Amino acid sequence: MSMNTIGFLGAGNMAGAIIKGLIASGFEAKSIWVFDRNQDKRDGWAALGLSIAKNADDLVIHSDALVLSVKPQGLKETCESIASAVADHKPLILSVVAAIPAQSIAQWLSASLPIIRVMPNTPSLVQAGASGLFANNLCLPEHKAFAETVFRAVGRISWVEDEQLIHSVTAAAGSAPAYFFRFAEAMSKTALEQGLTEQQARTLIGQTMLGAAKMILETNEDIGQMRKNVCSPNGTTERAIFSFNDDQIDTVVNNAMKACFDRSVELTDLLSQ
Ligand SMILES: NC(=O)C1=CN([C@@H]2O[C@H](COP(=O)(O)OP(=O)(O)OC[C@H]3O[C@@H](n4cnc5c(N)ncnc54)[C@H](O)[C@@H]3O)[C@@H](O)[C@H]2O)C=CC1
Ligand SMILES: O=C(O)[C@@H]1CCC=N1
Repeated sequence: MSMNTIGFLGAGNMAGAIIKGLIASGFEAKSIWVFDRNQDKRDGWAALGLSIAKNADDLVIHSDALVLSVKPQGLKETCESIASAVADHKPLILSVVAAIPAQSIAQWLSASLPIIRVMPNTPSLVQAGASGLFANNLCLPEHKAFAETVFRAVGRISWVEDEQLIHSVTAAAGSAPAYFFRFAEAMSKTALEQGLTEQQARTLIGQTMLGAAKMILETNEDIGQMRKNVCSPNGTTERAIFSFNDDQIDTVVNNAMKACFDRSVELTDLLSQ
């Protein structure tokens, strides 16, 4: 099995982040194929040197691995439209689509195929993505190795053995950049009120998030201990943390992650038939 080309069916925000991350990490643009039904998007990708398929079937024919990257609501129709090209060409199927089980994809493609579900996130754009992966039982080690090559090129990966855990990956990583952007938006607003300029706030807050993230990933220190190390007794940080605790930060975060998880389960129930 040789894996030389990768195709993206639907090249919007998420596929775009992966594609740009892959190019930045040295993947040859011409080996990346895309088909998006939006002409402007196709033109934009062509300008970056990617190979543009004439239509979805043409994409399948040119792809050793095919990434399904349309919205969950459109996946059934999309899969059914490419079923015969997939049956003929048999690309490795990688799906980044939230909530849709591998079994539904196989059924809509009318085929028993190796399918890898991936829940990536948009920091893949800057090669700092986090992707959870699940392989169905038809995947061989070389299929998993190929998926690892792609998603390691744009960040860190973690395999899950139980497909249900993709819901948890969605709550902890796929959707999670938005939580941190939301937190940064709130911090920036206050920093401006406290006299910093927008650019100063962006630099200081962004770098602080990056620094805290690097400490989590690159040291073995307990996260709670790292938080305590910032808090001088009766100092400034302690007051901020007391304020978060008084405002029930654990409940706020728990509610948000549960809402995310529950919506993922709900979408599965609504869309997987
Ligand atoms: N945006 C994110 O942060 C993440 C998104 N995902 C998943 O990625 C998938 C795509 O999401 P986004 O990129 O955010 O959406 P998007 O709307 O930005 O991109 C979807 C693209 O698919 C194209 N498209 C739709 N139907 C098509 C068809 N039949 N043939 C060709 N192109 C078609 C659209 O024109 C659009 O450009 C979703 O299933 C989502 O659950 C997963 C993880 C993170
Ligand atoms: O919001 C969504 O449904 C998609 C899936 C994970 C991130 N974005």
